[in-house]
Amino acid sequence: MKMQVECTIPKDDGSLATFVGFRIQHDNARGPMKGGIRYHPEVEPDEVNALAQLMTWKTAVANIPYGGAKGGIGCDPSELSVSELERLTRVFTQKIHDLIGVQTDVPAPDMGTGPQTMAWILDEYSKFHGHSPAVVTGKPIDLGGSLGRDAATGRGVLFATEALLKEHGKSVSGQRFVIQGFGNVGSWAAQLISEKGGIVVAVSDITGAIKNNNGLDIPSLLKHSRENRGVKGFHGGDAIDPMSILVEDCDVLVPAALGGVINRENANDIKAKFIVEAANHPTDPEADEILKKRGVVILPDIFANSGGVTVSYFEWVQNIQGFMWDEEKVNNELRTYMTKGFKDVKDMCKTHNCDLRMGAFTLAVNRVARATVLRGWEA
Ligand SMILES: NC(=O)C1=CN([C@@H]2O[C@H](COP(=O)(O)OP(=O)(O)OC[C@H]3O[C@@H](n4cnc5c(N)ncnc54)[C@H](O)[C@@H]3O)[C@@H](O)[C@H]2O)C=CC1
Ligand SMILES: O=C(O)CCC(=O)C(=O)O
Repeated sequence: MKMQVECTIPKDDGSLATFVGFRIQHDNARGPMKGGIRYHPEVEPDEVNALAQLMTWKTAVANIPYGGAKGGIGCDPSELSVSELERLTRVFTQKIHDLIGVQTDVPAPDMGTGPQTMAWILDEYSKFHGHSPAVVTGKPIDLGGSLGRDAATGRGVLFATEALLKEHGKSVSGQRFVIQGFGNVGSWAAQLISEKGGIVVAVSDITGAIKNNNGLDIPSLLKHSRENRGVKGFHGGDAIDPMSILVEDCDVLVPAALGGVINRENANDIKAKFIVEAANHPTDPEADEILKKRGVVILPDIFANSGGVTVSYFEWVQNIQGFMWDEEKVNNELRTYMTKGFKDVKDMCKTHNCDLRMGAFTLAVNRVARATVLRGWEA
């Protein structure tokens, strides 16, 4: 099911503005559809559709009982006031409320959205269907959100990286990291990686890029970024060209912003030995081939960033149980799921003598296919 809706809202100056929003559902053989809602100027139906498909494979790799969906609104959230964002989110929810639901399709945050967006969706949805905390995940804790969800995608990236490096006889400690994107995923990944002794030598976001060969002081960078709405102007490193961030010298490259950033233009110049795909679809197929030939090991998005949706699942379970887990339990369960996920992907790679991306997709497609056949849906 693909829904495209026009959302017209009054701006703060009294003028009217119309934005186009989407919710695209891909598959529900394994359970309710699940996936984030993105607010970004480049949101368009083909990309949302591709991201919805990725969610189907991601939830299958994570082995959580969901299918895949994705949504978004073509807008620049940095140019809208909080009250304009609230009006836009409420109008969007009014238009899609019959499509989403606790047992049908459960949205969550993605780029440009966060707990406050989920709170508005929950409130608007509940006007039509009664109080329904489990209709969205990534909510504020006071509205039934899970402890640990905010950090979950970044923490999952850490657990995934630890599993990958262990396989290669290494640990996070002492490895040099470059991270593109310093939003929810990138900033949590940077923080947790540096707490484990990883040396984060360069970071970028939409405002700029910053580098320090001795390692950036991540707590200070976080403070600076919060106070200045970006990494630009941070004095604990040198400003570099944001376009060069992906080809900076490092052991592990972590793209944690947009899709398609690793492509044939830069794939030959990438210095990292490992790429951990924290963003969705950061590597295009041509670059994937080039990097494979060059021996660069890529941990694919559908496993590497699955920590977010896994803790979203824990949040949904807690809402349905009406019982709140402590943060230690959430983080321990997440580690268990990520460790098992890595083992399942590696087993598939061994069976089919293939790389990690092919192993992850084979695992996912097999799981979805089995559910489809068992339900009697095969053509
Ligand atoms: N939030 C979540 O739980 C999950 C997010 N993801 C993916 O992770 C990626 C990042 O998402 P979030 O951190 O949630 O978004 P966010 O909106 O919190 O942060 C996005 C970051 O990317 C930066 N950015 C945007 N355009 C950029 C550019 N051209 N160059 C460099 N940096 C740029 C922004 O400045 C910001 O730092 C996306 O691909 C998203 O789909 C994947 C799984 C779960
Ligand atoms: O937490 C979720 O339900 C989905 C997060 C998401 O959109 C993603 O993993 O790309």
